[in-house]
Amino acid sequence: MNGRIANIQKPLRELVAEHRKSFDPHNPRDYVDHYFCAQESRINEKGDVGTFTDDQLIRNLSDLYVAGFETTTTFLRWAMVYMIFNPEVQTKVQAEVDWAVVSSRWSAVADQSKMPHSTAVINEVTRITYFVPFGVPHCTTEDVPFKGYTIPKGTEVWPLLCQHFVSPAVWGDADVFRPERFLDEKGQVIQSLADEVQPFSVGRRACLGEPLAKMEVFIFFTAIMQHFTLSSRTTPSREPALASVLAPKPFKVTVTPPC
Ligand code: HEM
Repeated sequence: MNGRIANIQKPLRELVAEHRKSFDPHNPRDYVDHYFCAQESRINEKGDVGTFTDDQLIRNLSDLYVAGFETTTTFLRWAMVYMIFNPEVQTKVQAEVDWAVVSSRWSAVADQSKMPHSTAVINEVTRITYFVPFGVPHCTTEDVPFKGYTIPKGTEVWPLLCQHFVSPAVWGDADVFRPERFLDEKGQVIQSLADEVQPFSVGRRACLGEPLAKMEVFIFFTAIMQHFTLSSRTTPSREPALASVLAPKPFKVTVTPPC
């Protein structure tokens, strides 16, 4: 584990060193530069960096990288698996992308309002795979009354996000991959139902990267559909491999230009 963390941190340390060389406090370019600015303010006010150390910066960057990379790439791998299993859904997404996006450019977030079917597919892949099943554990800071019980102060609490995603009471045929469940009779997304899919959790500590993640999965998924048709000579497994997230087991995919 320590070796893997060191592997992630090595390029981040190089990136921070590069930033340090070209840092201009009047023109911060990104998160790293803003962190340097915070370090400088703290030194000016209190004479030291306090908790704004370079090591802390590397840890913050690793957190963003791990939390942001593993999750979004896992979504994309599941989306590929479900497109392989559901070629008719894939064809519909491709038709919608072709219609909504001028072929010479990549799809953009602004296109999403014209692409309800693709949005429904993204919602359904997220729902049925519930690849972040438990969220992140939290700890009660005081006794919490809950439905007639008391959760004592200091209890570790794991939110079971996936429970809602597969509840027949909410979805009916919850085990079935059916993106149309998110569309009304005019083919528009039923927002109240889409809002039931909250893979980012809720509350003050909900996922920091939610807006970015939503943009990423939409842009990458629709760009893949715009440029490729996915199939496989073998049958991918729908059973997840248990890791930090529920990821698909390795599978083979044949990638061809769309007809
Ligand atoms: C589809 C993609 C993603 C999913 C499903 C997801 C899901 C989650 C969940 C369930 C949590 C726990 C929330 C809680 O504790 O209540 C979380 C936390 C977090 N996520 Fe994401 N995430 C995704 C993408 C990202 C991205 C792209 C970033 C940043 C680049 C990111 C950064 C974080 C951070 C920093 C936290 C901790 C927030 C805190 O404790 O205050 N995530 N995410």
